[in-house]
Amino acid sequence: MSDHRQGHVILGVNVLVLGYLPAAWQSDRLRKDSFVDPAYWENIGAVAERGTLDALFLADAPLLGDPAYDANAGRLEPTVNWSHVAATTERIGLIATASSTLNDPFDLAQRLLSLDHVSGGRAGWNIVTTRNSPAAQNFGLPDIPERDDRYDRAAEFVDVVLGLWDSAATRDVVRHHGRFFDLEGRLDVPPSRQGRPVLIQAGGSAKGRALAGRRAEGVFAAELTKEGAIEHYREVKRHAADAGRSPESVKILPGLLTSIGSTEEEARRRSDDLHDRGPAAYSVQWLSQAIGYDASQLDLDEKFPKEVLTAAVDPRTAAGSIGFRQSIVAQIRRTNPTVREYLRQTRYTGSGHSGFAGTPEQLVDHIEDWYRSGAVDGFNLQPDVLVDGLEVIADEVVPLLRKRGLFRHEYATDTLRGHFQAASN
Ligand SMILES: Cc1cc2nc3c(=O)[nH]c(=O)nc-3n(C[C@H](O)[C@H](O)[C@H](O)COP(=O)(O)O)c2cc1C
Repeated sequence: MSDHRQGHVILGVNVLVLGYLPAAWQSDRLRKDSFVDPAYWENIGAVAERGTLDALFLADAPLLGDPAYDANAGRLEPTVNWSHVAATTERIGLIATASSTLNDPFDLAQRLLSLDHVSGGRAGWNIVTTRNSPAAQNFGLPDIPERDDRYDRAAEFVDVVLGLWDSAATRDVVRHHGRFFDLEGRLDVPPSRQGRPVLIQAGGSAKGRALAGRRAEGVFAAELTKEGAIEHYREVKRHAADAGRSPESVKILPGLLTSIGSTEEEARRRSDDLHDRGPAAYSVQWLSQAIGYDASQLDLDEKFPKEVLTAAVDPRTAAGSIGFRQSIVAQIRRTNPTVREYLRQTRYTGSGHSGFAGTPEQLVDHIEDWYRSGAVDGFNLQPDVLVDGLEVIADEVVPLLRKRGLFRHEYATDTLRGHFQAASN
């Protein structure tokens, strides 16, 4: 893709509660209950809106996270959390993650369309199938179902939810007798200002990408390298075209961990300080759960063993996320580091999600490069510490993007779907 891309990038923020890095809670601007404090969330909404950002994302894997690799073990349920922020904001999109494996389609259709009403048409649903066994056990399942079954269920789940949302307008009875769901009924919530919530998909395996192309309007991707991002971008857009949709109707938004400073050295110091104040084994534990292999057994001063990188991944049974694993293995193959070097470099380049440590100007260069290369339609930014990292994005990064004609100066739309459609074409 070239410099001739019109329009502007899409900027979401994956809030991850207090920040992407585990030591975020130690910020002197936070209290120990900030993550459940409505005033904290009101401030996040206000800062995001000040920066005319597109949307706030909130992850959710319905379980108490493992602090060994989950930077935010506890959180509020996303639709409830966003209902409060909807009342104190006017334009920012509010995207709630909800699992198609651990929910019921009627309940979720009702809850998400209700959020769309109370937010005035700014709701989105980040569709995940959930990979965590403990989350499954919270719902009485012995284990998380195999990936293929999860995605078959997700595909049917999304179709039932869309059918229920359509029934809100047509008043027709939804009659669905499928492999996973059997129902006859109509939704009790009318269409919202934007009709229905925006659909986002997260999960980078082949089935995840196919679901995204068929139904999603946004993809929360995990891509460490620009080459991997371009390939993901093209594959999802191809699936959209195969489904008779415009490739422009689905926007690809990889996550990007951001540590920003007034100089690159200051940014790296900030990142090092946060990593050093986090759990010592965090990077190894995160890597292990992302690639489905216990990296703590590896010799830190040796290269990654071939069998770790070439292990055949059976999409039906592979633990973790194939999307994250592919992205990490591609990065390791590209730089061929020792385990220690990989863990060190990923402080600044990200592990699973790509990362950035530098100045606002350098971040805008990075955003423009990936955007103009046809690797992204925007990013889901993930500040290392949200409460101050988001302010730098709103007050220093956004003005630079505007100067380059890469971002809106003010909101021209007031629904989430409107924001997405007003962006790049
Ligand atoms: C960028 C990204 C974000 C994700 N966020 C969540 C989440 O918030 N909650 C969750 O249960 N799963 C989340 N997942 C994992 C999904 O549940 C995914 O369906 C599952 O891990 C299978 O992923 P795969 O298609 O990459 O193999 C995420 C995955 C990716 C790639």
